[in-house]
Amino acid sequence: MSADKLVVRNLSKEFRVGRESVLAVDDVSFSIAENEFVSVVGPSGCGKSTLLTVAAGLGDPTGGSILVDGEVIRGPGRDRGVVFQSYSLFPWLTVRANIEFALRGEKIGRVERRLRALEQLDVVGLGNFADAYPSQLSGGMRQRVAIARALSYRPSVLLMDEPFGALDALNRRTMQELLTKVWEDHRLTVLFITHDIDEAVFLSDRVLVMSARPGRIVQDVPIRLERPRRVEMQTSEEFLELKQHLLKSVTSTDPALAAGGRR
Ligand SMILES: Nc1ncnc2c1ncn2[C@@H]1O[C@H](COP(=O)(O)OP(=O)(O)OP(=O)(O)O)[C@@H](O)[C@H]1O
Repeated sequence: MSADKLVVRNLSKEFRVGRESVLAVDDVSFSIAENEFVSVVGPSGCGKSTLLTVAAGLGDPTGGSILVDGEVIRGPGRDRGVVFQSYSLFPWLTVRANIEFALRGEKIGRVERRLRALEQLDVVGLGNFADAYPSQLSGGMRQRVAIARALSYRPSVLLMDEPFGALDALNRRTMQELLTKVWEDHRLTVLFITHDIDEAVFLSDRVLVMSARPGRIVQDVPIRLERPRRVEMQTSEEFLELKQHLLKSVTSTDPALAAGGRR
């Protein structure tokens, strides 16, 4: 078993809203081994994004800590690439320039920045779109650029928060296939947040289930489907069993869903 790359240790996060306080994440602990792909699923509002935001260094924990390579994180850093649901590309820059811009803090020259941008665009299948502007691309293509940008500074951990949440079903499936291929080729350590249980099973080595708020980890389910993963696997008995198990687990943790109510 390889070493732990990312360790979440007794993490809690409380928000103050006026006089009220909202406990979003409550004493969450887990580890992700190097090169492991771990997804977190759970009912809406259970604290998944909060967890990722703290891991990205964009919010301080109220209690506990997150470590990458044994170092407590204290803010955003280039050891972590982050991809959110919204692509956040600069519309006035070309695809290549968007990535080069992200690399401006690296101690590398212009030529190296350009080469890295082109290399990562190739990885996500957009080698021919380097000079296009974001407005000329589909949602799926923009999200590919966001992934290429996150990979361009060679982070040791990739943090993804519902990255395909805004895409239609077809684009979403294409992106899942692309991501699994990129992961299988490059073996990254990934923390992936999603609502979509099929997506979590298809992509992951492990799926963590969070309870309804305050979010706690209630299950840690290994996904032992063979790799490389193929779309056809989604109809296999093993896949469907895992999906059923996770669905049940998420539903039972959410009082509104368990009661058959709509949110
Ligand atoms: N900045 C904030 N200020 C106050 N409350 C917040 C803030 N961010 C999140 N919350 C609250 O913390 C809880 C967890 O939110 P979070 O966005 O992490 O959940 P989530 O599981 O990602 O939800 P979803 O699946 O719907 O995206 C929610 O009750 C939310 O309203």
